[in-house]
Amino acid sequence: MTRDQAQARPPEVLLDAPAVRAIDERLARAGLLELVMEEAGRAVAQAALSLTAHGFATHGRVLLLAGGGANGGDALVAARHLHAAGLDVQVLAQPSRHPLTRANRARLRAVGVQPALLTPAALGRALGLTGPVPALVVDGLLGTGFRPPMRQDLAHLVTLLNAARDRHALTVLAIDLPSGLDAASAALPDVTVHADHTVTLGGPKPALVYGPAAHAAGQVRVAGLGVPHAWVDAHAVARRPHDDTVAALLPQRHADAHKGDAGRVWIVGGHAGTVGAPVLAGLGALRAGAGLVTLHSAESGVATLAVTQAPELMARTHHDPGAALAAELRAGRRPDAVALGMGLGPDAAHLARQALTWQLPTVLDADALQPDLAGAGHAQVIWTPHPGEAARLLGVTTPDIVRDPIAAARALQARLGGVIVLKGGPTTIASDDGVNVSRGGHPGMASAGMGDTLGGILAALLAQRLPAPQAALCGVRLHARAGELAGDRHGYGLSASDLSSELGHAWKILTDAHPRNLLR
Ligand SMILES: NC(=O)C1=CN([C@@H]2O[C@H](COP(=O)(O)OP(=O)(O)OC[C@H]3O[C@@H](n4cnc5c(N)ncnc54)[C@H](O)[C@@H]3O)[C@@H](O)[C@H]2O)[C@H](O)CC1
Repeated sequence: MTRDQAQARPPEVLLDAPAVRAIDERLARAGLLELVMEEAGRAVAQAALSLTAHGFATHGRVLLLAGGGANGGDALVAARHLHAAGLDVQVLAQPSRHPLTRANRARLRAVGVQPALLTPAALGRALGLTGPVPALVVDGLLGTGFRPPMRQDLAHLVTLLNAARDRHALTVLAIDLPSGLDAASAALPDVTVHADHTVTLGGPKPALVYGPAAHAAGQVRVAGLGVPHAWVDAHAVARRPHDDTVAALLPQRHADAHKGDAGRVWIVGGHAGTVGAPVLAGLGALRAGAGLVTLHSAESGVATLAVTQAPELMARTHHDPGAALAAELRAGRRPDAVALGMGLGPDAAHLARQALTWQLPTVLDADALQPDLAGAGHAQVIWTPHPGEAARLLGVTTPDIVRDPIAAARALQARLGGVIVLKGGPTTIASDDGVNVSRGGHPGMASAGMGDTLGGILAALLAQRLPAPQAALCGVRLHARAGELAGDRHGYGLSASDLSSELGHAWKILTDAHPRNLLR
């Protein structure tokens, strides 16, 4: 690890149910589990208080729903803190055999709050069917211990809650994750609590960052719980690096920089009808700092378009791109990185196989992403599938990929090696270093050409000597940050060109906000 990396904050981690169980066991062995539940309940109470302070729930009763497990225990602790803060709390609880949950029920009684049994009738009354509605409902029914499908009695309660939320515009705050979500899955089950806010404990669950499950969570805040980072990190299913980590990895350039040192990129792509793809990749590469970008294509329309769109791009048309590029290499004209596949069409598989023998840092995209390339890659290859391409590579369906992008990215990495950039909102990056999930982005980025631009950015960073895992982290975050800036400027619908033109600004914002060594 470099000094710059050492200065960065530890990344946020993503936790699934087995991870939470393993951490709990470690906490229990250390005699800390009870303290951590107290911390969790306090964090939930804090969030509830801040909601009331911000006017979401300005007055009235806070209704807390406690299930039988530790999630319910968190709700009971929260109820005690809210009662201590002077709020009017009402608690409906399921019976529990969990020792800490039972202990916290007793503590709640000891301070004068008597939980009532959670039944459909009690819930209906508490939700305002026959009286005033609560100002805030806290969902502590099910957390990471939930095993789908949901039992019928509980499903009935969740349906009642959702209906009341819709009818009375109730504010719902979920503990750890909305009840009914499977922590590891991006799927949104039919019966799930729909929350406006979620306080997630120890680290976000995959269900809270990937859609459509994440749509049920509302605004998510993370409560750290004071568990040692190393304990949490050891069990994490993925990391979500902060921007200071990314900024510390970005290449730096000195004032005497020369275009020949700034990275030479070849973009190999384009076919009749898709001549724009390599041009967009070229623009991305230029804006991400590549010194010299050359487009290579069998389709002459690529060069024509490049001249009008960006005269800074060099473009060459080859009758046989494979033979022409091999001749370039034999003549000693080696690029620092290659991006191949953007709009390339049927030649892509054969050219990709050839490019992999060059042992150059390489980005493979679109038509170049073929299952029979498994085993032909190397450590400096970045594969950039979207879910449909990932499904083709793994021989599964697109919904299989979308349901669990972390597992999909891992499986792709095991099969193909190098680095996988599984595109989406968010993008999932898998390498030998583990899995990272990107931050940020903008819904307007769901438009044609965004992936081509990303391919160009990644190639530019590889050409500037970033190892593939770091190039992937930086490139994906730069792309997302530029998308955010383009969203600020253009609003809803974004084009890849809008995004490219924000890349320099995105880079500057990331590095200005996180200066890494002022003495350098
Ligand atoms: N390290 C941490 O992050 C901590 C998290 N905490 C909280 O603990 C829960 C997980 O607690 P656990 O007891 O394992 O499970 P749950 O409370 O989520 O659920 C158990 C509860 O649910 C019932 N149940 C399970 N499946 C179903 C089903 N299909 N239908 C109906 N009911 C079901 C089961 O019978 C139990 O009663 C985590 O989310 C955090 O909130 C700790 O507080 C501190 C450390």
